[in-house]
Amino acid sequence: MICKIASLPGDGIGAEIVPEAIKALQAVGRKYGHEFVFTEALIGGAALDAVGVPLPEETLRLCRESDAVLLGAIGGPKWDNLPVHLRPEAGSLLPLRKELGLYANLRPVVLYDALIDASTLKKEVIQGTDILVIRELTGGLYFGEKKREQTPTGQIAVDTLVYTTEEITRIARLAFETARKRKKKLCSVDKANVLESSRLWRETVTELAREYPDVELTHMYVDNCAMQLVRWPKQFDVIVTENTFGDILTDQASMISGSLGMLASASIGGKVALYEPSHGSAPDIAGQKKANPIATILSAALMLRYSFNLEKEAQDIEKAIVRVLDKGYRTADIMQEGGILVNTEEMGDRIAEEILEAK
Ligand SMILES: NC(=O)c1ccc[n+]([C@@H]2O[C@H](COP(=O)([O-])OP(=O)(O)OC[C@H]3O[C@@H](n4cnc5c(N)ncnc54)[C@H](O)[C@@H]3O)[C@@H](O)[C@H]2O)c1
Ligand SMILES: CC(C)[C@H](C(=O)O)[C@@H](O)C(=O)O
Ligand SMILES: [Mg+2]
Repeated sequence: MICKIASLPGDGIGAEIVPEAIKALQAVGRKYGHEFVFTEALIGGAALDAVGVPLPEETLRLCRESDAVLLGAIGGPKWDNLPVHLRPEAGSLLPLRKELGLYANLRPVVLYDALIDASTLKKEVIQGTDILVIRELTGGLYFGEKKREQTPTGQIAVDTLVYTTEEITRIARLAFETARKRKKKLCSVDKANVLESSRLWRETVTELAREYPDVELTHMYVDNCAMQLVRWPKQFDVIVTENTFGDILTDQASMISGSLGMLASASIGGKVALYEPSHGSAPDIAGQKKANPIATILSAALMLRYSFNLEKEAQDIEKAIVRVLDKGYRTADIMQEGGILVNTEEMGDRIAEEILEAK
């Protein structure tokens, strides 16, 4: 099988973690005879510095013409004060998701047994956690009308939270279908006690539930969900929520898995899907080889599963990660007593070796 992959390292630790995911994919390729062809392109601050725009036309074309996209991270303090259309976040990542039609962002929150003591949370609370958060990705506050105006007393800034019935139905259907293949439990998270968009969200999800009588649907307000995630995460199977809530809840939930550096993501819904860790460019550790590449390597496994239908190969990567963690190898963010501290590259090497060695 020949797979064309656009590789977009981006900014900060992006350039350190993407090569490690490529290593894992190459190991899978060698083992099973697949040919993964990587073409690198510029995005984010790196693109802005090199060619003056955060999302070059050439990058977008490459993504559209590829079978899948592997992204590191974008952004950093260097570009924070630029006009919004030039900033890496609003100027590259959001338009890329929108252009590719990636309305669903899947973020698995899984605790590996080996990391139970690496987490700052209580063992008995987090043990066995396996949640899939499905975040709506191309609507809500991120894409609604924005405005800034001068008034006699200061400025006024406006963000608009918009959702249509179609957008909600589309993401909710995916969530019901996904829940059906798991434990058949779906929790829809909103703020329907305050927000009109959330009232439409709740009504629409409730209406759609009639088509899925085998899936147990619950609704939860987002503030309660934030609390329940750390109180008793095992109550959740699939969570579906809007864009901003999903962004915040998943960074929080990542701590159940030990670190933000463990949280993978797949953005799907269009012809070409995008795979990226849930974290950012981590300017505080960039260039120090401290970044945990596992979130990105797990995202590569999701690519094999969702874009190439290579389930066995995806599981090979996931099992290799389990074995490396079981052997005690740790990057600094998941370090614990008795662990063997490794840098980004060494972690990637250990995982690639395990992929090749395992039967
Ligand atoms: N998808 C993306 O590209 C993406 C996602 C989130 C944030 N960002 C951008 O990244 C920049 C930095 O944002 P931030 O600092 O708020 O969030 P961040 O996710 O970059 O970092 C938050 C904290 O987590 C740590 N961390 C993150 N990834 C890690 C990893 N793989 N290994 C070990 N530690 C890790 C960082 O060191 C930091 O202490 C901002 O410009 C932001 O907009 C980009
Ligand atoms: C960088 C930012 C625009 C992005 C988001 O909010 O979607 C990030 O936080 C993420 O979680 O992928
Ligand atoms: Mg985020």
